[in-house]
Amino acid sequence: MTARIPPVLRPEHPLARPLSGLITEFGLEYVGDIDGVEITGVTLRSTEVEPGDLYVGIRGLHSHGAEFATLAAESGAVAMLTDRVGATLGADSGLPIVIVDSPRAALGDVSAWVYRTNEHPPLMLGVTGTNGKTSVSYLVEGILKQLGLVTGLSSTAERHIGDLTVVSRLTTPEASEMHALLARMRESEVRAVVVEVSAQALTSNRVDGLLFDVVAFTNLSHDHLDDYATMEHYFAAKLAFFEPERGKRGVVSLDTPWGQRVVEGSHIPVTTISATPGVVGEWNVEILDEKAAYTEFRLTGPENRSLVTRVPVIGWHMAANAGLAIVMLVEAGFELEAIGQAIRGGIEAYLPGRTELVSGERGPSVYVDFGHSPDAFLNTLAAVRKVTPGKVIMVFGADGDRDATKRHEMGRVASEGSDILVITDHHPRFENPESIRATLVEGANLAEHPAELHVVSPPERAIRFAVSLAEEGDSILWAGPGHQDYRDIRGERTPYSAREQARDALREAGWS
Ligand SMILES: CC(=O)N[C@H]1[C@@H](OP(=O)(O)OP(=O)(O)OC[C@H]2O[C@@H](n3ccc(=O)[nH]c3=O)[C@H](O)[C@@H]2O)O[C@H](CO)[C@@H](O)[C@@H]1O[C@H](C)C(=O)N[C@@H](C)C(=O)N[C@H](CCC(=O)O)C(=O)O
Ligand SMILES: Nc1ncnc2c1ncn2[C@@H]1O[C@H](COP(=O)(O)OP(=O)(O)OP(=O)(O)O)[C@@H](O)[C@H]1O
Repeated sequence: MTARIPPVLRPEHPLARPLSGLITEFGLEYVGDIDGVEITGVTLRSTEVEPGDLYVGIRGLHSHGAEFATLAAESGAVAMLTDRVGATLGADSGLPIVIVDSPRAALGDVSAWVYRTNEHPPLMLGVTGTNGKTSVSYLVEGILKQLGLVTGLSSTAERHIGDLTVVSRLTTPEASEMHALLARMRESEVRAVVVEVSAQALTSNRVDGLLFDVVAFTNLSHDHLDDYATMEHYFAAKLAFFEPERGKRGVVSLDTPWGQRVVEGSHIPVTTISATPGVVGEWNVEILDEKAAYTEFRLTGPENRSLVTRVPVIGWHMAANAGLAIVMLVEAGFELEAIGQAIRGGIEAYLPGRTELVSGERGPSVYVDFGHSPDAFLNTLAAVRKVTPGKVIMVFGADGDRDATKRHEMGRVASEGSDILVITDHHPRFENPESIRATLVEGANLAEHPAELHVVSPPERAIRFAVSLAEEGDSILWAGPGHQDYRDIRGERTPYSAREQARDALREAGWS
């Protein structure tokens, strides 16, 4: 069985706009008959064309979208926007063709025009960084709800429109899908939208046509070096968020040294926040209490204004994320006192698969986490250790066909921070799972104080093995799968839930 590809949310009552208006607005070149052509949507996937769509033919890594122009026309596309090569490729489709130098670069502005998303936009808040984007986004959404607003969210895990939830495909959707989502949010009277913005999104124009009221940077650490040649290139991709055409003001965490580099390179006004002892920001987070059910902290800002609240997840890094979320809202114009009042009993947010406790009251604590970088492991292991009286057991595997250079360090950090380490598989994709495991073992062997090491495959056996070693008072951290509902094995998305596997393993071991 193959897992279903999640749908793209579009407006339910799209308004038609004349193609001639688009051409005049942007001064575009075209061939074919545009008389009377009306557009109601935009897509760059021929398989998802809806009648009335402007089909955008983009040159990709594998194909040129314009090759599918005839297919798009058969599905109801009324015109194509593409480059010169695409115009030749799609000439036989019968569609009028609008020609631009870079369809990807035009996609955001064109989609904003078609969906009218630049007219009276909601409050827009965006988060970038290596780790913590999803967590900060959910926390901002949670606080906004506690302040009484109707909210929208676009994250790696889910897209939310008020109470409507759909599973996400990419972390940040392509620009056409982003603007369609915003148009649908407007129909539901969403007042504030939080968007998780990946480096890839900034590099490939996915947030074009949007102007964020507040943009935020969480941290930067080793990841995605398959997409970016060096950490400097990866950093440059993130820094591009701090430009006046992307955001009005920024909030920067100083918890990694890259934060100071963002402050220095930013072309918009920024404020800073730190949760790291010894590093002082304009805003500072001080941990007051760490329990299995929550982390309590004080946030102090300029003129010693402060608030105390709780975030319902373990770890200093989650308090850092929550502090960042609050400061984003202060920068967006909310009074700190009003926020403090709304969250005085704690921030109400459910973070799917982010150090999520899936065990019950009896037996070992089992956390399922989405961490897949050395820095994420370091922080989650420290958080689990703080609330574990007994042994810390870690289960993890690494992504196939994704940045292989981080695998040794993942193995080393995992072995250093746990008492028992069970190396297993994650998404092998087209790689040999055995050789991924072997690299992780090499990394684990580099630890100065190595954990007891086991290699168990597949992951459903690994979690059962980990549970068999665990007793009351121990914790198991299963890092990698988080909220995901599939495993990618040779390109096939097989339905798979780590959270369910972990619960089943506990039940089978008698820990109901
Ligand atoms: C490297 C990358 O970003 N690739 C994206 C890119 O794919 P591509 O260049 O290979 O496209 P292609 O297959 O050559 O097709 C070219 C065009 O023809 C279209 N086409 C193609 C075939 C067809 O039958 N019909 C059709 O219309 C495609 O929709 C596309 O518009 O354009 C596709 C269409 O939008 C994206 O789905 C695809 O994202 C892939 C799936 C991906 O994995 N991206 C990752 C790297 C990514 O973006 N990740 C980030 C960060 C995650 C994190 O933080 O961990 C994210 O934001 O998700
Ligand atoms: N502020 C932080 N600093 C370091 N690690 C963090 C932080 N926040 C979360 N993490 C770790 O990173 C993992 C991923 O968190 P989250 O999903 O919020 O980040 P993300 O940036 O959205 O990740 P991705 O880019 O993979 O979608 C968490 O499960 C946790 O292990």
